[in-house]
Amino acid sequence: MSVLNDLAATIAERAKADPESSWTAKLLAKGPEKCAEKFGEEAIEAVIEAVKGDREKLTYEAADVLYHLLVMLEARDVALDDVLAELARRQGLSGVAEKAARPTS
Ligand SMILES: N=c1c2ncn([C@@H]3O[C@H](COP(=O)(O)OP(=O)(O)OP(=O)(O)O)[C@@H](O)[C@H]3O)c2ncn1[C@@H]1O[C@H](COP(=O)(O)O)[C@@H](O)[C@H]1O
Repeated sequence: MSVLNDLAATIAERAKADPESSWTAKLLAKGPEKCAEKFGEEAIEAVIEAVKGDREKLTYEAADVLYHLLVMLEARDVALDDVLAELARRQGLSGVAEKAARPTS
């Protein structure tokens, strides 16, 4: 299992835990909108470090982004394995074919 799979499993466990017992449980208890907002904040922090070019801080912020992405997916009951399967599917496609296969909104 990868670090990401392990982390997703821990986050899924925290979804059933007492909100007072962990940061993840507390964030999930606030609902999917709050989880999405937090992910957006962390993504912006990573963007800022990418623009500045600070590799050490970008690495730290990227870890925050991945953690908060997994929390947001958990909040909307989307499995990491489904996201990874979508990425794997795209490996066999050109960029143009991938764009054509996107779900319509
Ligand atoms: N990877 C992480 C991780 N990355 C970031 N964070 C937390 O995310 C929070 C985000 O930081 P902020 O400064 O934005 O948060 P804040 O200012 O405290 O919050 P706000 O009130 O401003 O929203 C911090 O409290 C971090 O501790 C994480 N918390 C947990 N994990 C992983 O999740 C596992 C379970 O953690 P618990 O839920 O704490 O048991 C841990 O073992 C880790 O592997």
